[in-house]
Order: sequence, then C-alpha cells, then structure tokens
Amino acid sequence: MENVIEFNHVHKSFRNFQLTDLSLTVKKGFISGFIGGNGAGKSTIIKLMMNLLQPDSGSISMFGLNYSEHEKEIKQRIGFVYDENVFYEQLTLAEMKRMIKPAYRNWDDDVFQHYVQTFELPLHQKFKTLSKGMSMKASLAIALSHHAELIIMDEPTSGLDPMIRRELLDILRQLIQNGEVTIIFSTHITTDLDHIADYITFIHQGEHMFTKTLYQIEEDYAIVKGGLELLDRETEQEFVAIRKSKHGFEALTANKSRVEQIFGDMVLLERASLEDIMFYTKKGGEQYA
Ligand SMILES: Nc1ncnc2c1ncn2[C@@H]1O[C@H](COP(=O)(O)OP(=O)(O)OP(=O)(O)O)[C@@H](O)[C@H]1O
Repeated sequence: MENVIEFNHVHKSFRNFQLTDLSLTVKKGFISGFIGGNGAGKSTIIKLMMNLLQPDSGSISMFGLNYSEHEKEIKQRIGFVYDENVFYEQLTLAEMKRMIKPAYRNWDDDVFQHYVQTFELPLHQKFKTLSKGMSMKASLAIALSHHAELIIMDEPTSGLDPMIRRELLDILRQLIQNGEVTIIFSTHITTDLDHIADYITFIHQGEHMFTKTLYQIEEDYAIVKGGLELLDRETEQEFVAIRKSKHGFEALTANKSRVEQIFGDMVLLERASLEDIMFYTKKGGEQYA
C-alpha cells in the first residue's frame, strides 16, 4: 500500500514540549484520524506536514518527495483546512477565490461552483458574517477546488453542531470513494472517527502511541472488570492503567487475548472506546511516571 506521508524519527522541541522519535505513515486513499488530548502535539504534527514548521532532526516525505527540494510541487497537491479562520474577515468568498486561484495550476472553477452550490455558500457575503459551519464549508470548498490529492484538516469539526458535523463527515467519506484522495484530520471528538476513519493515529505527550484500524483497536484493546483478589504486582503489569474501588477493579488492556488467557472467565471484558483508551493512557502515564 502506497504511503502519502512518511515521518522517519522526527524530533521537534519547544521550550516545554517535545515530539520524540516520531515515525509514522499515512496510507493513500484512506481517512486517517489523529487523536490525542490537549497539547499532545497534533497541531505540531500537522504543521510539520505542511512545512509550516521544520523538524530539528529526522525526515519527512510527502508523496515520496521532500520539502527542501519540492515545496511548490508538494503544496500544489495538498488542500489545507485550518481550525482558525485563515480567511480575511472583510473579504467575500468570491473575492477570496479570485485571490487564491492563481496560486494553483489545477484550479477548477467548475468544481468550485459545484461546492458553492452543494454547500449552499453565499458568494458575496463577508466572511466575518458567516457562521462557523458555513465558514468551515467555505474553507473546504476552496481546499477541494484544485484537485488536491491530500486533504489535511486541523480540528475541522470543533465548534460545529452535530448535524453539520455529520454532513461534513459524509462529504469526507464521499471524497475518498475513488481511492485517489487521502484525508487526514485531527479531532478531540472521538465519536466522529467511529463513523468514518479507516486508521486512527493516537498521539500522547508528543509520542506516537499507535496507528491502527478501528478493527485492530477492537482486537487489541478492552476494558477489563474483575475482583480485587485477582490483582497483584505481576497481574497489574498486564494493564495500561487500573481504577480500583471497594467493589473491584476496572482496567484497560492493550493485549486482550493475553488477558483472556490469564484470567479466563474470571473477568468481564468490554469494548474499549477511543475515549477509554485516551483516558486510561493518560492515567497510566500519571501513575507510573
Ligand atoms: N511555536 C511554539 N512555541 C512553543 N511551544 C509551542 C509552539 N507550538 C506549540 N507549542 C507547544 O507544544 C505543545 C503541543 O501543542 P499542539 O498545538 O501541537 O497540541 P495539540 O495536540 O494540537 O493540542 P490541542 O488539541 O489542545 O489543540 C503545547 O504544549 C504547546 O504549548
């Protein structure tokens, strides 16, 4: 399977934060969701993908090309949708389009018109008067109008109501149908990913915890419930983190089949949601740090 993006041992340090030894790939033709808590490093990774930041060490390859030699070529092939409104507030969508169009050799007015109609976008209304949903759709219409092969979106669903969010997710699904377009988006709203993501990349405190399909996650992870008598120093090692109460324990395992082997039917196994995985990973980090 072709990789559209490859990070190899990427390091990036700020004063109070490090991305450490980040190696990850993004597969062509799929939707990849980036999840992680506040400050985990998702936006930093997206900025590295866009060459808005450069790594301190390690390498980044986009479509098999590097930014130092092929920046223009790479940028032509990406549609970028950013959380904060990057558009000048005083401009209308029509004015914005006139400004952006010359930058892209594959700009397609018919495609732009198609999305203006589909999203019911007002062409002559100033951006500052658009709702959050409308302005997200306007950003998306522009990102989609130059036949981008890769759509990168930082928190596209934040602040959108459930109906508009669902609508946006449906649009993304349709976009990848031909297998040529790849989509990456970061989100806090993990339930968005249940609907559409093919791959989940989990970032925790600047580290790449995993990239897996939803199916693999369900195979590997589980919430385990049982009596306190089952826990000792050795069995506790099997869990990412454990919550104990006087009634028993609840824990997250990243190795469901091993837990099944060890505990058999003495424990109850339940599906772990992405939110469970994020929550327990954070708790585990606190407990064992
Ligand atoms: N230019 C910068 N200079 C210094 N620190 C920075 C810079 N950009 C980001 N950081 C820090 O890096 C960390 C990761 O930030 P980042 O925005 O990548 O996280 P995130 O996962 O996108 O978080 P959120 O979900 O809250 O948006 C934060 O602690 C942030 O303060």
